[in-house]
Formats: sequence, C-alpha cells, structure tokens
Amino acid sequence: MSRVPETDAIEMTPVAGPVKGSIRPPGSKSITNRALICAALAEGSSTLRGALESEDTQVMIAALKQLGIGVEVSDRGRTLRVNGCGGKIPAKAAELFVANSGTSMRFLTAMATIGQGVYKLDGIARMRERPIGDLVDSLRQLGVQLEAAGANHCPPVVVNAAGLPGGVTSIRGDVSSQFLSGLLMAAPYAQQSITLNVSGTLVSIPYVDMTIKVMESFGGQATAAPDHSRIEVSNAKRYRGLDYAIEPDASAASYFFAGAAITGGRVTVEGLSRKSLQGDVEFCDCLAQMGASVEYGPDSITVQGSKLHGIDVDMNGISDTVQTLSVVALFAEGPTRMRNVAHIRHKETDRIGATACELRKLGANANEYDDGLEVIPGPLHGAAIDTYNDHRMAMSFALAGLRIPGVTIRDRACTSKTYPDYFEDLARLIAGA
Ligand SMILES: O=C(O)C1=C[C@@H](OP(=O)(O)O)[C@@H](O)[C@H](O)C1
Ligand SMILES: C=C(OP(=O)(O)O)C(=O)O
Repeated sequence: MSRVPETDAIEMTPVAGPVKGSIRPPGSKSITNRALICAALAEGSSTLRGALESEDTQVMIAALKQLGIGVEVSDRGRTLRVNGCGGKIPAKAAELFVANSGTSMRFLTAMATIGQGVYKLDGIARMRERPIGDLVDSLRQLGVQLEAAGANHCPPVVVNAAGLPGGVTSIRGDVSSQFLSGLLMAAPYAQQSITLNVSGTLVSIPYVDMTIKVMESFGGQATAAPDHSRIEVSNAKRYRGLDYAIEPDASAASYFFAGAAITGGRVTVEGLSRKSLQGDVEFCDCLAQMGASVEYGPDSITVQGSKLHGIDVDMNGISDTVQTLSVVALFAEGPTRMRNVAHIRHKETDRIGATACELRKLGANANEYDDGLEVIPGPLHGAAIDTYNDHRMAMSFALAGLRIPGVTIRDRACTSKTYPDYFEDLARLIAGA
C-alpha cells in the first residue's frame, strides 16, 4: 500500500499470498456510544474499558461534556471515566455538533429531553439529510417540546426540555432502529414508565437487543415483545455507575474476515464470539454460506477462505456489512443478491447506489434494487474508487485491491469516523506482524 502524493488517496498492492494472522479491532462504536449515554445518566461514576476512539465517539464525548458530564479519557482513548449525573443534566443550554454520527444525533436527542433547558443538535451537511422526524414525533407524543428544524424533518434538532413526561408512544421502526435505541436509553428517567409501540417493520433488530442488554448491565430494565412490536421500560430501574468492558467492533472485523475469505487465507479476530452483543458477527454466516469455514472459540472467531460461490441473503439485521459482502461477491462464482436493506440509503451516503456504482468501475455488473443489490462478477480491473465520505466504502473497497492490481481508494481519511488506523492495521495483518 502506498500513499498517492499530494492527495489523500491510497494505492492498494495485491497480496502475494493468502492473508494469515490474528487481530483485535478497536472497540465497538455502537457499544461505546451506548455505554457513554448510560454512564452519563447513571448515579455514580463508571469506567468504560476497550472503548473506541474515533470521530463518532469523540463527538459523543464532546457533547456529553457540553451537557456538563465529566468524561476523562486515558490509555489512548481506550479507557473512559464518566461521572454520572444521576439523571440531572447539569447544562441548561448547549449547542451540540455531532458531525455525521447517527448514533450520537439520535441518542443525544432523546437524552436531552431529560434536561431542563434548550439544547440544539446539528451535524455536517449529510447529517442534515439523515432522518430524525420519527423520533421527534414519538418524543412529542410523550409530552416533550422539540422540533427537527431542517428540511424534510431532518436536523438541526432543537429540544426545549422540561423533563421527559413519559407514557405511551408509537414509533416508526422501518427507517432506523437508532430512534428506538435513543428513546429506550432515556426512558428510565421519564416521570412515568414508557411503552413504545413500534409501527412498520423494525430494521436492524440486533441493535435494539444490544441497547436493552447494555441498559440491563447498567441496572435498567426494558422488556420487548418477542416480535419487538412493543417495548416497555420501567422508570423504577435507573442506571448505576459500572466498570464496563467493551467488545471489539464486529462491523470492523468484517473487513478482516473478508480479507481471509477472498485470499484463501486464515484470520482470527480476538475478542468476539457467537455470544457477542453485536449482531454483525453474523456476517460470518454469510461467508460460511459462500463456502468459507468459520470456527467459533470462546473469545475469538476464525475465518478460513476457500472457493466461494454467490448467495441470496437477507441482510436487514447486519446492514453495515453489505458493502463488505459486495466486495467479497466480486471473487465468488455466480451472482450474490443482498435483500431487505432499503434503509441503508439513509446512512453516510446512499449505500446501495454508491456501492453499485463503484463495483461497476471494477468491471463487475451490479443491479440496484429498491431493497438492495445484486453483484454479478465479471472480468475485474483496477480503478480509482470514490468513497462518498463513507468510511465503509473505503474499508470494504480496499479489500478489492488485495486481489485486483491498480485499485486506489480516494479520501482514505474518511475511515476516521469509526476506524482511524484501519489502513495501518490492514497492512500489519497482511505483513503477518
Ligand atoms: O444503533 C446502532 O449503534 C447502529 C444501528 C444501525 O443503524 P440503523 O438502525 O439506522 O440501521 C447501524 O447501521 C449503525 O452503524 C449503528
Ligand atoms: C451507519 C453508520 O453509522 P451511524 O448511523 O451511527 O452514523 C455506520 O457506522 O455504518
């Protein structure tokens, strides 16, 4: 891999042989930002270990500090000491900037309703196009005064908070599960217990289950119907400060598993298992269906690559790995169809359109559907890949360059959203270091 001078592009070098080694990716973004919210609201102080240090967690920490919560960062960002406010947000006004962090925008909007004052939340231009209206509507039904002041009910959000009254609310689940997760984590601090009635087909269900588990670790309680159509949160069970260990990021791990799969290599990711809180470990099931072998240890997952064939798969629950699987599909025999992920058009970019466009640049055929895409492998060749300010475009298309000569990834720095050292870690794994 070499930097292209004067630009922030990186030219990938095809690997000489199978990728073999083991790696522990940085902490989970989703768990770090959930643990930060619960620790911030808790009674007493918490220590979060194995946290992710990246843009998405830095904006969350900065916002919590502006709300008056003490957060001390040590061990190169991996250890966070949080002084919980016991549900009493100290700041009476704040303007929070969350860049393009969906979790921070949605979780902090719900948390701010517990405060007493005016809180404004905003982000970069793309954040002003990402939906939040369904969360705003749901919080209004609970008696909160707030508005999504941007075009099409998007951020900036202004919360005129006088506490969260609570009660029964309906919330749409078919655009982003983060609306539910944000509301659930704030709910123990409502004046009445909260019942959420979920309308539409809930997307990204494993993230809602993760939210409930993190809440439970901190002493909260949320009870979901088996089909997640209704979730009840008690306001009698509030969070207590905790020493909390964060798993490595399973979505980040998908790139290393994929690297093994497409090079006939063998990669072990440490710190993950079948029992992970993160649904994205199920990306390995897709690789297994394609022909790779997967071994689950008590604290590691190993993928061994072999001849791959295309699959037809519903990725609703693991949609952050659609781009990874799309690149794997380039090296499989026969087409791969990824379904039921219409919601990924609302992420850092329209991920269905962007992925299809860049796959075609490499020589593949890609068919775009409302709900996903189909990758039909073809004779492949190098190309300069645009990354759309989307970390997952950069991280997944870099893998194509492990097999195809002449792949350049533009704007490598966009990985800083969740994985600032991605290219260094990938190079180290390839080198067997
Ligand atoms: O709750 C979370 O931590 C996340 C939920 C998912 O979003 P959606 O629910 O919008 O699909 C996922 O894409 C995102 O990276 C993290
Ligand atoms: C969609 C993502 O992030 P978020 O929604 O938290 O911005 C992601 O990390 O792929």
